[in-house]
Amino acid sequence: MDATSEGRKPGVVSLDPRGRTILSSLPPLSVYVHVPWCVRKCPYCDFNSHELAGDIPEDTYLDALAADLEQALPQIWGRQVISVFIGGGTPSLLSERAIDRLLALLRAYLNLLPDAEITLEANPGTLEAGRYASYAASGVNRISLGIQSFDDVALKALGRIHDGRQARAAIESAQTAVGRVNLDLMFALPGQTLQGCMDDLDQAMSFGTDHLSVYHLTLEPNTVFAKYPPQLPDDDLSAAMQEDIAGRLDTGGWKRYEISAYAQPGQQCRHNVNYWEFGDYLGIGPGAHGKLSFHDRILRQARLRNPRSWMEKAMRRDGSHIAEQKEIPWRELGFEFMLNALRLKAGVPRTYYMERTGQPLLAVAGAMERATALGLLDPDPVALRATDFGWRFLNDLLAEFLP
Ligand SMILES: C[S@@+](CC[C@H](N)C(=O)[O-])C[C@H]1O[C@@H](n2cnc3c(N)ncnc32)[C@H](O)[C@@H]1O
Ligand SMILES: C[S@@+](CC[C@H](N)C(=O)[O-])C[C@H]1O[C@@H](n2cnc3c(N)ncnc32)[C@H](O)[C@@H]1O
Ligand code: SF4
Repeated sequence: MDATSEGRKPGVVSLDPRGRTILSSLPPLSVYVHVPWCVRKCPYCDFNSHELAGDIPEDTYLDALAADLEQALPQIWGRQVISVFIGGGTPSLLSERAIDRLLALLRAYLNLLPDAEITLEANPGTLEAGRYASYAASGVNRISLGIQSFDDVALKALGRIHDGRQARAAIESAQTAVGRVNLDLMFALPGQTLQGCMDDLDQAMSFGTDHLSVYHLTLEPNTVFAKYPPQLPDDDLSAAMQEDIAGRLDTGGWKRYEISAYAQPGQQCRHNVNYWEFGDYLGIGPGAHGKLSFHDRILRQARLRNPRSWMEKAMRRDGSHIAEQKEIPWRELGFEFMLNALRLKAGVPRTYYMERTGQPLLAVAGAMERATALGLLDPDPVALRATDFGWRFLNDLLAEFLP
């Protein structure tokens, strides 16, 4: 059975002898690979990224990824993989040879769909044009570029290593070499005006890429920006930016399908959509997290965050590179499902709830009734979807589903 048909198969839920429900089919599976190094740590970033001291130990790293993947295989035996996302950190710091070895490894071990989406994240200023063609030859068919802004002053304030000219050059070479390109932008930047924000967006749109991710810059705990906050646009200005961004992108043909994601028709990121549809994903590499379903339970996993410790432990092949693995408690499944699914503008088919949590929708009937009465949840009998109002006040909507 292929993963796509697995995902669509109507879920029959039955009670097991211990009185718990079981999943009759497993959802589509994606694979995430983490590359934890960056040239310089950005002051706003709380992802698992570490400034490089010297060269990347590529061969050791690839050996450790292979060991991590090999140990995870029994958990995904026989399943097809619909997408791979190589994220970071800065994966484009890896040489062409290392990416080629990584993709060969993934193909050798995994049952990859022939048209699997394979995304690689790249930072402008970390590679010359030639590398994109080589990544594409190795099998990468989508590039996600961390542009953030085209404005040199804003880029400096964000501590980025690239300037606007390098951002434009990177987009052009990525587009020449690889079919699908996403640009990551951020708004509500230090000192940014509404005009500056829209100028950035216009430049981003002018390349005609099929996907744009536009994130509201947030002050994350334990970052330099949290400790020394820069002067940021106030809430009213940020809200005006968000509204104008969505409006202008819609006019240009990029439909907003998730809080921060905009795509041309049919160009949604399959990998991220699978996360939001409560699909499964295996995460390998330091700090990578995963969600894996079995017929009688759903697990969350997290790998050790420190790259050296993760490498060392993965090579021991005794499971000690896994920092945490736990079953999602039955009473939290409803909230976890909604936390993901309601981010999607179109929501998800109501049948997914039973198929992917193993619980009848009746288990959250009370919360759904309250949310519908408040005008936050759409009463659509086919889709589970927030109303426009509920989408704007997503936290209020989700609060109804808290265990
Ligand atoms: C983890 S980064 C990896 C991509 C790549 N290293 C880069 O920075 O260009 C993925 C994206 O998350 C977004 N991001 C990171 N920190 C953020 C923050 N504090 N607020 C909003 N977006 C953030 C940025 O747009 C970034 O491109
Ligand atoms: C913020 S998103 C940006 C995606 C991009 N906008 C796109 O459409 O392709 C990607 C980042 O999320 C993080 N990430 C995604 N999946 C992950 C996982 N399973 N484990 C750990 N980090 C993950 C990584 O830091 C990665 O750089
Ligand atoms: S380059 Fe990307 S991953 Fe690295 S520190 Fe900056 S935002 Fe974080």
